[in-house]
Amino acid sequence: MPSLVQPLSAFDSISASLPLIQSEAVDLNAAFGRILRAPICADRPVPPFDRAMMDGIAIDSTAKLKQWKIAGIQAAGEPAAQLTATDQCFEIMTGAILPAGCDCVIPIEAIEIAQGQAKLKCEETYNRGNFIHTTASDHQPGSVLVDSGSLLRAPELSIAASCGATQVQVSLLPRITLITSGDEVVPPNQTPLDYQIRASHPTAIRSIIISNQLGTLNHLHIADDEDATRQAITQALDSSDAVILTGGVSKGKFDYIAPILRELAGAPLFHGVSQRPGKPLGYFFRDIPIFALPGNPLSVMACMARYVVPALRQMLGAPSEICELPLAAESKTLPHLTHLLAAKIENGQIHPSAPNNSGDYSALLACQGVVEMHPAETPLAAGSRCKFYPW
Ligand SMILES: Nc1nc2c(c(=O)[nH]1)N[C@H]1C(S)=C(S)[C@@H](COP(=O)(O)OP(=O)(O)OC[C@H]3O[C@@H](n4cnc5c(N)ncnc54)[C@H](O)[C@@H]3O)O[C@H]1N2
Ligand code: MOO
Repeated sequence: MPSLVQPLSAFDSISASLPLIQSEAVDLNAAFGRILRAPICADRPVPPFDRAMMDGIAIDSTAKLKQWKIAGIQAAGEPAAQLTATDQCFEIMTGAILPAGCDCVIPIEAIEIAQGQAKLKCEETYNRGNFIHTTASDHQPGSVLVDSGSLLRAPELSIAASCGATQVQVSLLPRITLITSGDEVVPPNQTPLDYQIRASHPTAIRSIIISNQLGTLNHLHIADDEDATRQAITQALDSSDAVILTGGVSKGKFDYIAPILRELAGAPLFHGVSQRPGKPLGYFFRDIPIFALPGNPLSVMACMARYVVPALRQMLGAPSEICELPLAAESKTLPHLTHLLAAKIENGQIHPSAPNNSGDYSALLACQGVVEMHPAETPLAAGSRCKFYPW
């Protein structure tokens, strides 16, 4: 393994190599959680007509009257009526278009209606424009309402629906191939022998990918075997938009992954990062990004949060979710390595969860990502601001 690179320059190398994934049109109802790639623009003025904001009466305010004869009803969903005399009014419903000749809505609570007349209660006043949501007062036609790069959730999708955007252009979901490795690893539904363990990485990685809608995941497990490794990687490179491998990247005699990646994809952009956990992390690129994660469970989670999730977000054109928050309590640092600790966010503060070692996955419980602490000789004081990378 060549000399270690700093986490920041490791991510910079990844970032500089990444292609932007193509986009596709999808139905509005299938677009939740996807990343918008063409802006959604107002197809009409917003609001499209002078809209009554209250149930009440619509009047012409210029005559300054206190009583009006009810000329009819202006219901929502009906074309605009026409006021023909200033001493007349229309009963109007919220959402209705303002009748022509009217310039003010008085809410029902401010009037008394009897014998075909609406009368202003004595303490009430009104002004021109009251309770009218004026045409185009929010947006002109053609203005961008939802920017490209937005994550589509309820607010964005409801705006799209209101603009008649029944199809939206979104980033394709990258086809991600996960290759896990190790002769000691058996599927969770199998009873392990004394020297075996159950696989946890596929479940962890699938959860991260699916919960963030970062792609579709195809998983295969390979034995510590050179030919099987070569075959699996060759196949993955031909059929994926990104490849994630776990295990087999340190210095063991059966750690075939890095040499075979080198053979198939050329020299890594880096192999070895000045961090714990996740020191043996490797990154290769052959048309698509290839992440070789160290096999320890905490390394997998830390590298997913710190590198893979931000990289996949970048490929999707999605907004970053990395944030900077204060530490809730004093926290241990490492003198020479960046410390990536699983952590929870509570009340806007980072609560790191210190593991016994990078195989101690119980330390991950309820954590939402990792906090990055730069190398230091002394602990970081409570309140120190650190970057938090969610998974
Ligand atoms: N001589 C050295 N040895 C090691 C070094 C080193 O620098 N010099 N680095 C250590 C560090 S740090 C790490 S991290 C590990 C990473 O090694 P590998 O990427 O080769 O990972 P493996 O040895 O294959 O596995 C590590 C650990 O994780 C378990 N594992 C693997 N796959 C799964 C899975 N799918 N689900 C759950 N657990 C899994 C595996 O059984 C091992 O216990 O290397 C150190 N060694
Ligand atoms: O860096 Mo390893 O990832 O300590 O466990």
